[in-house]
Amino acid sequence: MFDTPHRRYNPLKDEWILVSPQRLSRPWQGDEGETEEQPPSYDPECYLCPGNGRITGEHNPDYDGVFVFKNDFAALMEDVPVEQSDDPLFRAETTSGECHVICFSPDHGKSMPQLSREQIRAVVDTWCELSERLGQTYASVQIFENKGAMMGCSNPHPHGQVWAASHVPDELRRENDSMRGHFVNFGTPMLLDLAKREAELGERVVVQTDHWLAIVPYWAEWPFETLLLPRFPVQRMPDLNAEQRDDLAVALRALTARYDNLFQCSFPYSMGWHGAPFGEDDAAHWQLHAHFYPPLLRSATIRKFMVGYEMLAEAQRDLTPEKAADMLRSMSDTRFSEQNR
Ligand SMILES: O=C1CCN([C@@H]2O[C@H](COP(=O)(O)O)[C@@H](O)[C@H]2O)C(=O)N1
Repeated sequence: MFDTPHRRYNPLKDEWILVSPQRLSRPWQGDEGETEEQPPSYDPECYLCPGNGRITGEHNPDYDGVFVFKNDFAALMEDVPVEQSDDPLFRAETTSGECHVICFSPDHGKSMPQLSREQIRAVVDTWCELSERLGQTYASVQIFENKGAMMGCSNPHPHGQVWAASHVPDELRRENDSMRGHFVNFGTPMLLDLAKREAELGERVVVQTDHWLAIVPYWAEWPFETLLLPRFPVQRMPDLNAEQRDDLAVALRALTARYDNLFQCSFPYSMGWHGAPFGEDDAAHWQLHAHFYPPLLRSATIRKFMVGYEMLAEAQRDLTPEKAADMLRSMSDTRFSEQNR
């Protein structure tokens, strides 16, 4: 079949999956075992550190802020022939896109809660700039971060990624449809209503700032899953103004610090932003938001697995979202390693 990035359709679950057959050769620097608590601020073997060579032989500049480079093993490619198969059982279509890696700072050992608010603001600005630029060409711009070896992170140097694609991926499509349905029924954006109600209730709030609210959602699946919501109407990342971006840096630092303080470890997660697809004008039903999906359950080493009943029936949890929010809320919003400094 296709040997370039393409999508395959699963008629049983009404879901698509992206297949990137050419990605099998990417290097693996993820640490399988326990990572030491504080990695060094520079690692001569790291493919992401300033001045170091990457696997392709290309050298990183001696950067001192956020550094973005095009993924050498991209899961999506720009010039892909338009092809599709309409076989009712073996549907497929090609898709094009771009993948970039975002190194948060030159420091190999400092994750988000250890960065200054100014450094986190620089990451937020990079997210906004990349969204704006890639959104002029692609329908979806997925900003995300895989943190920790437990989340398959192949390199411990704190970094995120952005994968822009000509299609609207399944998760975005589902949320788009749900939010549009809510807007048709109630005339308001679902997640703006949610932010108002949750701020009034308080029981699932983890972090609250002037413009942002982090909650453990009522319907959370992962034990300490959180949803980061704007408390104002906004559809896409580039729409954020300077004050909202500064406040977002405050909220991100507080949320990730509480996560690390929970089990006194660098708390693994996959996080990412969802914004209105680009090229669509009617986005009034949309609210930009971020999902944090952390796997840990009871300690720095005990994780939840979505297996068995979760795979065959539906997600199941023992710890209630309200209890999880209460545990996170009772943590300091300054990381344990930054206290008493
Ligand atoms: O020299 C390199 C090393 C890693 N990478 C890329 O960096 C990315 C690291 O992100 P993850 O740790 O989330 O896998 C990964 O997608 C990998 O393809 C390069 O592009 N060049």
